[in-house]
Amino acid sequence: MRTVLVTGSAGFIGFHLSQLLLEEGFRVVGFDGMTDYYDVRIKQRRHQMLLQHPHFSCLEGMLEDFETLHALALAEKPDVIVHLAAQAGVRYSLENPRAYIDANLIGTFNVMECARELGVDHLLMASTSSVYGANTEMPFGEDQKCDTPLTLYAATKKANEAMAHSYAHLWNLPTTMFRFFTVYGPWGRPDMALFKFTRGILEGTPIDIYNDGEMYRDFTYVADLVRGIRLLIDAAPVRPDTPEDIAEGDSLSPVAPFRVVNIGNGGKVRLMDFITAIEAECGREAVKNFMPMQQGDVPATWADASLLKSLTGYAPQTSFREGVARFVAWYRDYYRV
Ligand SMILES: O=C(O)[C@H]1O[C@H](OP(=O)(O)OP(=O)(O)OC[C@H]2O[C@@H](n3ccc(=O)[nH]c3=O)[C@H](O)[C@@H]2O)[C@H](O)[C@@H](O)[C@@H]1O
Repeated sequence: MRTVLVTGSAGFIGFHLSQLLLEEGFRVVGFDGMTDYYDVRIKQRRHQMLLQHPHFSCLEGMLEDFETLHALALAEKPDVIVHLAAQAGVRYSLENPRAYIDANLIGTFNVMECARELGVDHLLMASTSSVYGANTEMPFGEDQKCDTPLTLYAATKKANEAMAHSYAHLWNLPTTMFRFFTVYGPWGRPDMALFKFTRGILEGTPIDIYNDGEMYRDFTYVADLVRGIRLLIDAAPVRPDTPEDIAEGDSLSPVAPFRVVNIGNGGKVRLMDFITAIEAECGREAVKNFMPMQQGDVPATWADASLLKSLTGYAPQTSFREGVARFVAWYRDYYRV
């Protein structure tokens, strides 16, 4: 039985990924800091659900605490590490930048050190569509220059990509970095738009709509996303012998077993259409508070998801209306409203 260490296992994506891996016969070792960036109870509930599975175990700890993480890694000897724990959130990085340095830079370095020492088969780590920053050419392809991050959050994730490339090169550590595009779905993050909008609409309180709603996102349904991650586990990059070995459209490094892969739905949705879908599911109209563009926010994201397709044969397929319906059903059930 193969063992996967999932950091951020009590987080939104880590929880869904752990569930899928357990269903597919992996042993999963979770690691999570249970930080109070958002309601910790939802994180505890996610871990409780995972703990019902006999092949799941977990440890609470901060990524910055190398000794704890290292001891767990040495004891469990994972074959694969999927590093999802992070300080996430675009706008919060203006309020509390240090949290991003601690978790995303120091924390990711600690994970890389464990992966190097264990010589894992594959290290997979989360990056973000935010690294495309001020780029305007759409859809965003992995080969685009990403030198214009608009927030420290995006900058730490871009730094993670560079750090990981160096380790992949130096230690021949097969590494895949995913760039996620606004992931949403049941058990989602309370700081994100879908959660905030659903709560506001059901409670009848105003929802803040940034840039007067002139926003576009490549909303990606969480079950599709974790399916993509699952398939990428088996697609570990191999250092090419010559640059000619790199297939057209592949982001594989010429000097390391390293690539970045967008995981997005491959389309852009108007924020106002997304809100209309939530209103339809809730059966109520939102009280809308139109606001200006927020500092550090980007007006649009849209993934070129063709590399994911060519590496795995898989393309995300859930429409935003379907995904929103599943989220609202979960929300009503979870909060009994
Ligand atoms: O995919 C990504 O790169 C990023 O996706 C999300 O960031 P964001 O796209 O801002 O996701 P939401 O907070 O769900 O916002 C979606 C859209 O709704 C807007 N929004 C959000 C919140 C709100 O109260 N009002 C509002 O209009 C945002 O400006 C954005 O256009 C996550 O928060 C990041 O952690 C992740 O890295």
